[in-house]
Amino acid sequence: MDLQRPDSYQGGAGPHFSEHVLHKTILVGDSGVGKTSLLVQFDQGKFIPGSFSATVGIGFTVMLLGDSGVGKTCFLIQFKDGAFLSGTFIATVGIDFRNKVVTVDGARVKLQIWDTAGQERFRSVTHAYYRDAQALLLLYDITNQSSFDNIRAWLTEIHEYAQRDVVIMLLGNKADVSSERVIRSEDGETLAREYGVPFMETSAKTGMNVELAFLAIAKELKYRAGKQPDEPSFQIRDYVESQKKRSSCCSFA
Ligand SMILES: Nc1nc2c(ncn2[C@@H]2O[C@H](COP(=O)(O)OP(=O)(O)OP(=O)(O)O)[C@@H](O)[C@H]2O)c(=O)[nH]1
Repeated sequence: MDLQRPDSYQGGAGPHFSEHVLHKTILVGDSGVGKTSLLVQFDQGKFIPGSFSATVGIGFTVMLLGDSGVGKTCFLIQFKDGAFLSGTFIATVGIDFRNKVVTVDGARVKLQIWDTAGQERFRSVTHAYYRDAQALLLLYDITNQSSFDNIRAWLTEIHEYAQRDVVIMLLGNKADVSSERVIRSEDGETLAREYGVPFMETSAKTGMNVELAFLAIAKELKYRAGKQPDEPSFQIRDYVESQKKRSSCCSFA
């Protein structure tokens, strides 16, 4: 069943957050026995009457990575709720989860999206999750040079901890802030080409290319999961190139 509410997990606060407290529990049983209601009762301490929609069969895990402050949480909220979180920046603690169902070529696909803390002190926590992710969205901030310079280090970590065939996409976020841009779009493109990954500039504020990033990932994962012999091959980089919107000097005030 699909909960409309996020099933979130915030690790214990502060630098003493320990890997030892991470547990996974899987609820199994026939459809309708009450798995989702049990989870809601545990999470929120109440029973919500009415029916949740049946959980979709096909699901993938997508992880958001990148330096602290590049906009990972805002990117996820924009995708999930269509809203932008402005104002005071509150750094993510540990890891947080959200679910969203998207429709890909007529099929419902559930994405479980893990928003990770970019701060160095949570690195050992997030490492524990890499191997379960099927796709990674790696973000930098086009107004922040070091967030771009650190992308190579992030890719090294990914190489070390993630599945070998994980789908990776590089995203240059905050494309709406053209006056403070320090990373040219071409630099992002060149880096992405070097690593053979698709690339887009995005804005969690305006929503530019946010949905496209997740949809492209969902399409690629669905294609890999259920490739039919007569199905035309899907190339995520070509798809992204054909669909992406480019930021221009004057489109975002
Ligand atoms: N203008 C603009 N600001 C953004 C955008 N995305 C995020 N921000 C701002 O950047 C700051 C950091 O955003 P977050 O989403 O919290 O960053 P994060 O990557 O999740 O940070 P950590 O949780 O520490 O890893 C916030 O003040 C946001 O309002 C964007 O696309 N455009």
